Amino acid sequence: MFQVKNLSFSYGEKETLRNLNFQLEEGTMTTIIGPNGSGKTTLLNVMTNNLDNYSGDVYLRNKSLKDYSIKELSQNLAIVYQNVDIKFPFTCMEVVAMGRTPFSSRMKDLTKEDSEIIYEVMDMTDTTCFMNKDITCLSGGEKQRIMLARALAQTPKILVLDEAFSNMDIKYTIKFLDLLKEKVKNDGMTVINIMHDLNLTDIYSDNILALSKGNLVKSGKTEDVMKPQFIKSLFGINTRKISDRGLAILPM
Ligand SMILES: Nc1ncnc2c1ncn2[C@@H]1O[C@H](COP(=O)(O)OP(=O)(O)OP(=O)(O)O)[C@@H](O)[C@H]1O
Repeated sequence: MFQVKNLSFSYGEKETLRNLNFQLEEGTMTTIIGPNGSGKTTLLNVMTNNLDNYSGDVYLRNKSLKDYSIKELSQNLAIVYQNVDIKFPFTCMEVVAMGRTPFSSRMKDLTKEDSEIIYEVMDMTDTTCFMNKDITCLSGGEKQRIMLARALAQTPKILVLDEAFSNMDIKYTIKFLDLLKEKVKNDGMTVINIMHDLNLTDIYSDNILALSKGNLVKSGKTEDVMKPQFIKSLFGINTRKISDRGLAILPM
């Protein structure tokens, strides 16, 4: 689905991504891990066409990302960021309805199908209760639920999450990781996720991309990457496998 070849990117003088090569298969959940400042968000910004002055090639379904129009890309791919930057007092339903924009023509009302999708994703994300509320009045975790609902309203084939659960409580984090896992398995959705929680990463990811100082230091199946020795080399922390399901992070 995604093919990244010899990708390098610099902010001015500073090289932030260095000769990255990898590919991602359709219908998988991949988590990008790495210390602060290692280049995770920069990589997602390249893969979503938010940064285009890179060297190397990024292909989505064998077509260069640079050849996608904004509309075509947003019909395929939805993004949820950590920070919700909406200052205008839209109602939550209006925000979720924005997810249907790539499929409508300008000035056209929502179709019956659009409305059905909006109600469905608001139900899925437990946000129906906020429908008529001003989004600027919601808490951080509640806003993130609305943004996830908006992304799901886009019915994306690819969902990109940049610490999208960072303000959510553990109940919602697990609820949504389970929901995404189901969508990957049943609908063939491709999920690309940045998450700092290594326990959840270990449990929910099919594949891992591990970045350090702009280099892709390891990539592959979760069980091959998430080994205590490698985690020690990446973060300098001790971990222990406690069972088939998950790593335990132990303070030194
Ligand atoms: N707009 C920018 N201009 C200049 N440098 C930037 C810019 N954005 C990020 N950087 C730098 O690029 C490097 C990688 O940043 P990036 O946000 O990709 O890291 P990250 O792995 O996502 O970090 P974190 O885990 O802290 O979110 C950092 O050193 C950062 O200071």
